Amino acid sequence: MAAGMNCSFQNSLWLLNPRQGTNFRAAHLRTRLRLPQSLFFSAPSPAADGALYCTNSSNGSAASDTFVLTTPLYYVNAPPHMGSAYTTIAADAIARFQRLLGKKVIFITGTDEHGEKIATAASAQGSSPGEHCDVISQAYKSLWKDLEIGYDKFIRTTDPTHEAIVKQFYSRVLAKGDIYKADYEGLYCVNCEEYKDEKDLLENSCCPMHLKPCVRRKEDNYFFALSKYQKLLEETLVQNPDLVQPSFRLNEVQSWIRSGLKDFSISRASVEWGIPVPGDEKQTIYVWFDALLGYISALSEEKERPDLELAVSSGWPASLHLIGKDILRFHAVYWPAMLMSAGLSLPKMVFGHGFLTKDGMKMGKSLGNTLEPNDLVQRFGSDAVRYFFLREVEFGSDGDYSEDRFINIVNAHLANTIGNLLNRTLGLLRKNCQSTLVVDSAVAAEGTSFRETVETLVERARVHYENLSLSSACEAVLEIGNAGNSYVDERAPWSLFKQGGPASEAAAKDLVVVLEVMRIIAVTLAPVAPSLCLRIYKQLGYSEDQFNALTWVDTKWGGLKCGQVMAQPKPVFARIETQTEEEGKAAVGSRSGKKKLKEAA
Ligand SMILES: Nc1ncnc2c1ncn2[C@@H]1O[C@H](COP(=O)(O)OP(=O)(O)OP(=O)(O)O)[C@@H](O)[C@H]1O
Ligand SMILES: [Zn+2]
Repeated sequence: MAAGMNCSFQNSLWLLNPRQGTNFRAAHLRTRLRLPQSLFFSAPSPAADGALYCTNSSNGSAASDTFVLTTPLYYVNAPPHMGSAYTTIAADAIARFQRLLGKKVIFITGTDEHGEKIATAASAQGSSPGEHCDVISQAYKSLWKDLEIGYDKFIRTTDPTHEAIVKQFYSRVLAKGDIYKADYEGLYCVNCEEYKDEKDLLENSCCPMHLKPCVRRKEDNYFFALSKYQKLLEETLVQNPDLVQPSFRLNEVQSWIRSGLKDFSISRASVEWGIPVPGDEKQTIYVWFDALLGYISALSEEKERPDLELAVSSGWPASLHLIGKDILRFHAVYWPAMLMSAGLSLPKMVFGHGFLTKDGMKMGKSLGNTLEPNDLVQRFGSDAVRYFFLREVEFGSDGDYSEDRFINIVNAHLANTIGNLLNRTLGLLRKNCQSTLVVDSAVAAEGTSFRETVETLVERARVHYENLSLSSACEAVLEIGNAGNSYVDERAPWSLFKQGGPASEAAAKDLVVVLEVMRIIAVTLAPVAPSLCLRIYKQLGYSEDQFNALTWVDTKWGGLKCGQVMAQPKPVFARIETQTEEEGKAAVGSRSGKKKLKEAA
């Protein structure tokens, strides 16, 4: 891992429970010396007080070559929108990058299907909650397919395996003495499925996120003793700042914790659509307590009996929970405390990204101000959608969508800088060299500093991917394309070919240099725009199997060899034509019509 990175998945923390009078020195020692965990750890008994809490694979079996990442389990109150797609696209890019690094990746996504809001949404549609969940969770799966999301596990919280694991987890926390029954009265936002503090609400007790009034509720509920974990959580975050990223979100979480943690209610007496509380069938488990456990139950193997320990041993702890900042409190406060209570390892990182906004407000299902991803994919193709959102919105910050900007970025970067460069180079190669490389790419770049320029940019892209700076990673790849364009413009091989003799030989070499650049772009951009990169790779004379077998090692200069035959040049990414351009063409008797983009197959 490169020096200067601001977050690392390899850091680990071994935190000895301070209530037992031990300290944190072991944590530092192990982290700094990278000692094997066996020297420091003995598996905690789940119910024993004073257990050892850690953010590494203690009672999980996630080896360092396994990377487990999750998206939120999306709430099926309505079909997916561009916000849900955004997190999932980012997760997919990270998963693809980790696979390129040679990691065994378990990429988990799914749907959160219990709770009051779902029952209400179903009855509004005139269907049963079960039918409603089937339809909506299928809509997620189908959008993920269109967006080329290569998840490994799709968990639905209505799966019987999940239900069994939630009950086992609940029983563990109960056995630990962390669940008790009490009366509760407070203001509840049904859209957040959360009791709110009055001080956090707007006028008329409106939820600031959903702009709807909260309702006063009084219930006899089961509570989780969150307050008991306040000190331990505070210390854990100090010891392991990677647990919550970006760092400004860590500050936010630390300030919530410092302001005092209250026990929270983990059951609902009034909600039927949920998992019954073990030992009290009149209540159901609070939807958040249930949903978070989906990250563990997703690890269960299909044919195995549902068992918390077995699931945990199949990959827990997660390397990365990718979420929007709206659900940070659940992931960075409630979830770690729940895991501590059950004696399970903490995830290594929770990354809370920003919002896609519309007129400054979070785009969301409850507000209904969403952008339709199916429409974008149909009109512009999955590569354009994936690339635009990852390139345009700095990962961690908010970003507003504009169609003009979308078209400008995608045309400039994918169609011009990358697509045109490939197309015109292949055209020249076809005309002058029968589409065959005349020299190894390693030889072609000898005597220039071009190779180093590209290698520096590749390394920059790698570091940015590792740091989850996805926009900067895209930028580094684009810089490689810019370098290729400058190279070809300076060398002007088309005019060298005209001169013949040694000039023509030099021009043939130049084409190899540029095509090697294209090959490297096809590897480095593959996490973000997989189909486009496959098309580039095929144009370079490789097969789909060869593309699928790529690793980050293939970013090394020198892959293209003398004698390799390129395919017929075909545009890999067609420009999106705007209304104005189309009208212009129509005026001169050419094609007319609406905006159009067809990716060349
Ligand atoms: N506008 C958005 N920008 C970025 N990510 C979003 C956005 N909306 C939803 N998400 C992603 O979906 C997660 C929330 O999932 P959920 O199913 O609750 O969707 P939602 O549209 O936010 O719902 P609601 O509007 O009912 O609160 C967020 O944490 C984030 O990962
Ligand atoms: Zn709300």
